[in-house]
Amino acid sequence: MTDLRIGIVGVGAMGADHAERIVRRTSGARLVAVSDPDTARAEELASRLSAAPGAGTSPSVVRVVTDPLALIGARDVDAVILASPGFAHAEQLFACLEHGKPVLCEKPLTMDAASSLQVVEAEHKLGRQLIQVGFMRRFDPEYDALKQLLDSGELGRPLLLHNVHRNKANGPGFRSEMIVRDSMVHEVDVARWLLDSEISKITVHAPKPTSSVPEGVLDPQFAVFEMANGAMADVEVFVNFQVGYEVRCEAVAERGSATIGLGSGVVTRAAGHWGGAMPEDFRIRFDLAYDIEVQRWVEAVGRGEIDGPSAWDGYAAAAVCEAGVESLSTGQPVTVDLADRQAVLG
Ligand SMILES: NC(=O)C1=CN([C@@H]2O[C@H](COP(=O)(O)OP(=O)(O)OC[C@H]3O[C@@H](n4cnc5c(N)ncnc54)[C@H](O)[C@@H]3O)[C@@H](O)[C@H]2O)C=CC1
Ligand SMILES: O=C1[C@@H](O)[C@H](O)[C@@H](O)[C@H](O)[C@H]1O
Repeated sequence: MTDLRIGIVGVGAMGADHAERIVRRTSGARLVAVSDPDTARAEELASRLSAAPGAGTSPSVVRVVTDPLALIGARDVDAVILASPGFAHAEQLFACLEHGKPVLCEKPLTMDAASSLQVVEAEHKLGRQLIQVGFMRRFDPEYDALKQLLDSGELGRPLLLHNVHRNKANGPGFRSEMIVRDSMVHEVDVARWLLDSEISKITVHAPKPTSSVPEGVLDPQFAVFEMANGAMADVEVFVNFQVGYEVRCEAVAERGSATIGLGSGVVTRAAGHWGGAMPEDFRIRFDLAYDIEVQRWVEAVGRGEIDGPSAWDGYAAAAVCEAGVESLSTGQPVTVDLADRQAVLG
């Protein structure tokens, strides 16, 4: 079997992480090209990984392509990973669709619901699913086990979901609405997926902010999602927690509850303390989830399919986040304006 030849657009934190993953830990795939306006960064990564022993059947020889659209259109690129900033996704996704290239697009799909819906419609017109969105939590073994437990019916009907999402720190440029669109968007997807329902209404509250953020930034935030099927979810998102990376989820159902993310891996007792380590960031906490996500995507592309969150999931999340940003400014519940799925996708 020949390797899937992958090009990565944007090689900052996530793109570089995915590049390492493709080269070192993904079977049936080979990294052939990277593109980033920071050409020095792209050159350094390409030369480092071209020399690396790989997991594919042939070694990666990685070239730098200056124009991301040229990378997407290149004949020797079979599939694309988009790890550019969200504002660049729409144009790059349309290019992938135009060239018929399967694409794993990091969240968010695009920055607003209207352009996300245009992406969904353009893909639908093609008649095949080429876009998978990088909501990697669906591939995390703990989240996956929780999903299977809820779907089994053992606990009865899920009623509530309590979520905690904390980052150690984010730069001063990380504004209040980005906490909704970039961070809370993960819980938006988790709630839709675990509770098997669209979110019909969202309220985002903000307590008096932590003193770790610049004036005007609302961190932490606390949101309530009302699901179309009557269930509810809440989420605390706190992106300047200072301590470490922490993601937890508790599902409450009619006959029991289940919690994931307690971080009870290795517990040590030393120097007068007991406990475990807190990951610094998502790349450590969700390392295995990203590995599984990318490996399964590569295999699905080989079958001409996707195997994970679709463009519709990306659009639905964008529509919820848009309502969430509006709610953040008023503190009032906002009804999510979601297109009729049947009317869009038939
Ligand atoms: N699934 C997850 O847990 C995570 C997903 N992300 C997502 O990954 C994407 C990238 O985020 P990070 O790597 O954290 O950002 P970053 O800022 O570390 O890297 C972005 C890279 O894209 C490059 N870039 C800027 N404009 C570009 C353009 N028009 N075309 C191509 N490249 C361009 C920058 O030079 C930079 O190297 C975002 O969509 C973000 O939301 C980020 C962190 C975690
Ligand atoms: O997607 C991610 C980042 O973009 C976001 O900024 C973080 O808050 C999330 O924890 C991480 O998973």
